[in-house]
Amino acid sequence: MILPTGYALSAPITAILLTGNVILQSTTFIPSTATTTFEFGNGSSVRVENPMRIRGLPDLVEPHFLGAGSGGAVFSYQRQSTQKETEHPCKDKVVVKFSWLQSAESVRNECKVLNAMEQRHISGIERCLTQLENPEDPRRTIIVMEPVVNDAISNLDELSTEAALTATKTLMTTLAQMLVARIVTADVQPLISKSTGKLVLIDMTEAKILPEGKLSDIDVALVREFCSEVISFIPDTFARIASETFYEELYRIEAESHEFLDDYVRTIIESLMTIE
Ligand SMILES: Nc1ncnc2c1ncn2[C@@H]1O[C@H](COP(=O)(O)OP(=O)(O)OP(=O)(O)O)[C@@H](O)[C@H]1O
Repeated sequence: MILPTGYALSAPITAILLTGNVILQSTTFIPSTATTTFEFGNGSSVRVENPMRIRGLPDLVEPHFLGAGSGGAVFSYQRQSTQKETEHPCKDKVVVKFSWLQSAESVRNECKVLNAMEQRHISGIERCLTQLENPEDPRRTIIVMEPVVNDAISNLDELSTEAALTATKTLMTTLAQMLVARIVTADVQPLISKSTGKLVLIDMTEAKILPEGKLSDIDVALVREFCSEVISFIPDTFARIASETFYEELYRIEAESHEFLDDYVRTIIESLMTIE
């Protein structure tokens, strides 16, 4: 077991135990006004400051460990200067992803793609507020995003019918918007609030903005993988509503922006969304 170091002695011990990148056990208490170093099973460490000061943002306080993967370690922080909204406490929170050394480029890519998606007004995704060098090692990066999804699950089958419907519609709307914007990812990870069905697609580390013009065979394969992954999250009972939502959004975008779905992509999506 690897324990974080750098605690005030009186602070309760927080332990994070990782085997490879799989979290086996974690607690998230981090003392106030302290720097806590988390050591991970892949040999990387992350220094978590409380408060964390980033130019252009209010002080970030109350870090909580959310999870870790191949991209890095992810924490939520509270924005200090805003008043806490008790009804929507997540609105005041941000997500801070500390990359590993070997994943720095993909985490920079995540912020770049999220910025491009924000410019295209794509919904159902995170917003990247800033990207900075990690003071521990400037070759590593830190990105700050929002929103934090509370009581999150990744499977629509675990939701109430109403919440699953909301999540389905968001997912298909986002799919249409991303495809027209020629942005795809092979690693689709929805986080869905169990209570509301509010869905956010996280982890754009592997996302790609496809070049204009004819798609290469590799990109066609990537589009196919992206579309099938998204559709695999939809419960069978929602297949029709999913298809209707997708085409409604597609026609809306095409009518308003005069940007059109690539013909290959159209064929792929049609073949995947055929409803008997
Ligand atoms: N916005 C968020 N709200 C709540 N939890 C989040 C959020 N973003 C990430 N997490 C948690 O942190 C974990 C790691 O995040 P993410 O998948 O983005 O990291 P990664 O290292 O790039 O992962 P991967 O190995 O899949 O590439 C997620 O599985 C999730 O549990």
